[in-house]
Parts: sequence; structure tokens; C-alpha cells
Amino acid sequence: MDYIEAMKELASEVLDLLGEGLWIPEKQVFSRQIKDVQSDSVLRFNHYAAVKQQGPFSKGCQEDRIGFGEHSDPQILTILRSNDVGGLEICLNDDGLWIPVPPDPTQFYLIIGDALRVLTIGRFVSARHRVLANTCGDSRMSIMYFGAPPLDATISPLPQFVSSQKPRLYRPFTWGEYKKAAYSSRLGDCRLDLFKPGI
Ligand SMILES: O=C(O)CCC(=O)C(=O)O
Ligand SMILES: [Fe+2]
Repeated sequence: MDYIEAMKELASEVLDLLGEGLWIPEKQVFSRQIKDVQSDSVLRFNHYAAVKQQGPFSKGCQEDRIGFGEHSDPQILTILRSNDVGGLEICLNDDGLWIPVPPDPTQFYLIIGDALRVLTIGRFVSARHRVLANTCGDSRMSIMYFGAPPLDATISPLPQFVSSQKPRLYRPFTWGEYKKAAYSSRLGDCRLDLFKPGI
């Protein structure tokens, strides 16, 4: 419980700084969503067991396995902590270039979620990421805090970001609707596409 409260505080501070960086007059516009008592934020523990070598002809360490398939996190902001076992990778561009993220148990890692991407019309982008488990080394463990709005909160770009050059890309939807879409689609699907106008 203390950990969740501490993560909520940390996420709120980071979101306030992001709001400030975007010159948003009401700088708590993002953090108040996750501070709301009805916030749908969750904590998840992940454990990726090291994959055992398959036999005399296996390729050993080269034989990487997907531990968590590629996806973007649907919420506003994720705070990740892990042990010192690697495996996390982020996709830097549309060409599918995967970059390993070095593990550091003394650090928190931040991942922008789809909801923040929509609220800021892409000024912050929800990076796709995945986890590989491989045949050498120990098990990776991570604790994920997903900061989310209340289920009935509307996810729609802040008016000051909308312009003729930057029109809204999706119809307004509630976090509850988006969460339902996320859980009823495949992990790697781009769920935001479901909310494009006319679909
Ligand atoms: O375990 C990790 O390092 C990342 C897991 C993840 O991306 C997730 O739980 O959404
Ligand atoms: Fe994730």
C-alpha cells in the first residue's frame, strides 16, 4: 500500500512537470486524474523465468524468447522498477528498431501511456516496448505502477493543443471504453485506431 501511494506521488510530480513543460496553465490537469479517489491505477508484478537450454543442438543465448509481447501501455503513465536482469526493449521508430534498456534496480523507469498521448495530441508518445527472456542468466522481475484516470473520465485532447495543423485524431472516449477495447483486443494491436472518426 505504501509503495502504491509513493508511486502515485511520484507519478503526480512527474505529470505536473510535464504539464509545466507544456505551458499548461492548470498544471495539475494530468495528475488530478490519478490522484482522484476513483482512479483506476493498478500495480502489477511480472516474473520472467529464464528459459532453459533446449538440448545439445540449441543455440543457447542467441535463442531469445518473447517474455512479454510488444505493446504500448494504455494508461497515462507507467513507473517501472526491476531487478538487475535485462530483457526490456523499446521500439524507437516505425522501422521496428528495438533498443535494449539496461536494467538498474536503483532507478525508476517512466513509460508514457496511450491516454497521455491522446491528451497531448502526440506531444508525448506512448513507446512500444516488449520483454525478451533468454536462455542464459537469471529471471527478470519487475513491478509496474500504471497510473490511470477514473473509468468515467473522458480522454480527449486538451483544447489548447487542438489546431487546424494539429486536429484531434480520435473521437472522445472514456477511460472505461478504452480499457475495455484494450482488454478485448490482442496485446500488440494499436487500439487507438478503433477510436478514429468513422470507425
Ligand atoms: O517487465 C517489464 O520490464 C515490462 C512489462 C510491461 O511492459 C508491462 O507490464 O506492461
Ligand atoms: Fe508495458
